[in-house]
Amino acid sequence: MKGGYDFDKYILVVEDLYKYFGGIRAVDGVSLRVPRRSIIGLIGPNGSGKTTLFNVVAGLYKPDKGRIIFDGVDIAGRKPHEIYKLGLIRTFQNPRLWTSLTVFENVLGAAENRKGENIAGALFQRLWEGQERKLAGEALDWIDFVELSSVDHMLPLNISGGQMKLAELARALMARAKLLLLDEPSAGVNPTLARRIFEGIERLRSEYGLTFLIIEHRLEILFDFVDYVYVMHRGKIVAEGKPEEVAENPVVLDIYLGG
Ligand SMILES: Nc1ncnc2c1ncn2[C@@H]1O[C@H](COP(=O)(O)OP(=O)(O)OP(=O)(O)O)[C@@H](O)[C@H]1O
Repeated sequence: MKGGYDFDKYILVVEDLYKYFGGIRAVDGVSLRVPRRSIIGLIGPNGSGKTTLFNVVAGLYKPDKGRIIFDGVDIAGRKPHEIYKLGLIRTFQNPRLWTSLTVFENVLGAAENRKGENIAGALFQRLWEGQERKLAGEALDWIDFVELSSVDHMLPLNISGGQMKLAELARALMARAKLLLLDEPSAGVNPTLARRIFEGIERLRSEYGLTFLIIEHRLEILFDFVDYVYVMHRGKIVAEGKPEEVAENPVVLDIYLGG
């Protein structure tokens, strides 16, 4: 135990975190804990600070104040690629893929960011040799996991928005994510595919021991899959609990319905 927290139990501990933009208190003293192998929801109305919190945790913004302990390491203020290599990976509302590479190449390329892998330069020339062959097999396995095998040869522009999200997820898996911060995984996706995405998340937790912190506006889907929910409003955590508790919390109902 360090600083009173059990880091065997919690993969992420955020403590008293602040991020202001001039007078806007985007993140205003947030504390939360993410247990290993859990699926945690982060909800709140538009502009409540959820994306900013993700950006600070993933290193895209430096916090003004506060601690962010990932896997026992204080990562507050570290560079995004360092945090990524440690296994804390965020996805975006609009997936960020290399547009000139196929789905397969996008997923394979994520191995380059892994600690200890040295495939730069040789990536595509020596693909079918030794280590590269192993990595290619691994990439195909993750593509199969997210059910994109039929489009693995296609460019991102020629697949659907939902498939792009799945490709981005496969990239994170290829990069050996331990904790995934998912920003609206079901936005713009039909309800059937949205549920399939969440079922995939559930399998990644149960079969691979991964942990998820998920921003999602579609609460009717999110609440079926999460263990625990944090609610943000005006930069602060204003409620937390099991989904059924949060759904009945008067503070939450007031924020969503009463404005
Ligand atoms: N780079 C920035 N510069 C200035 N203000 C910002 C910046 N990023 C976010 N904000 C402001 O911080 C506040 C929180 O925004 P944020 O995007 O984090 O909310 P959110 O909960 O993710 O909203 P949404 O659900 O709509 O994505 C908003 O008032 C927003 O305008």
